[in-house]
Amino acid sequence: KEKVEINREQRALMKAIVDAYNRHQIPQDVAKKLLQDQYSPEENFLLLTEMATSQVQVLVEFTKNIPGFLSLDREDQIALLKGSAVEAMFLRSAQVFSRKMPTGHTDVLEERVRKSGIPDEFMTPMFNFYKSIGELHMVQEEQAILTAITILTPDRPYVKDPQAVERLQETMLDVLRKLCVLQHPQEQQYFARLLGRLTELRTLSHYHSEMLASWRMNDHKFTPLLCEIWDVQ
Ligand SMILES: O=C1N(Cc2ccc(-c3nnn[nH]3)cc2)c2ccc(Br)cc2C12CCN(S(=O)(=O)c1cccs1)CC2
Repeated sequence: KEKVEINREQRALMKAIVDAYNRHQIPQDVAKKLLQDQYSPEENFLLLTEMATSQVQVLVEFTKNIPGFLSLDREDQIALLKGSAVEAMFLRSAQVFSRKMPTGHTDVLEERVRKSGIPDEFMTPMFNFYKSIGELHMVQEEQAILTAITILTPDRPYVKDPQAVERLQETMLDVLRKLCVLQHPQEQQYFARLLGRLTELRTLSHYHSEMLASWRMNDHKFTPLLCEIWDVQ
């Protein structure tokens, strides 16, 4: 069995990513609002929109702190952010959601999401995803690096230099692979299972664009930032 060890450079890379991941969080007042009293579906939707807007802001800050990201071509930086925004938001939402929240909080939040005008045929895969993320019991390093890997996906639309993105992503994948072996020595295929979640994320992202189309129909309002990053209106 090869001796797996994370070298000094990889440890520094991991620390930078985890610090960025933890430093940028949704302001708790936004998430707390969801826990307050009963709202109508429209009010719930507005709260989720407010939270999604805040999540995008957090995502942009996190991304800027991924080592190497800012040395990519400027237009490719935008293409990566736009191409991964939904997936990164769902991944982070699932990670936050599956974290130990004070008793009852998750159920209340789950209830709010269920009563927010999201059609059931999208709600099911969404909740299956967050349950499947929860079952993985990822440590925070794995969560942060997996999010960085999602953002550094070379085959997003309009990326001009995918090789440059691939080089960065490969560095992350190597660290994540070692981390999985060290953190989950019993589970041979843990790393493969993590990457399998990224495939599930792409499916969710397709559902999301269909939802957007239906929401636009019954004129749900989004914030300028979400319109910009989700290409709506
Ligand atoms: O809102 C969600 N939630 C609840 C949620 C998310 C994050 C935090 C949080 N707290 N602190 N940091 N993050 C709390 C509750 C959640 C949970 C699991 C999955 Br999978 C996904 C979601 C969405 C993501 C956004 N969509 S959305 O379709 O893009 C949409 C936008 C506008 C209106 S609907 C809805 C589902």
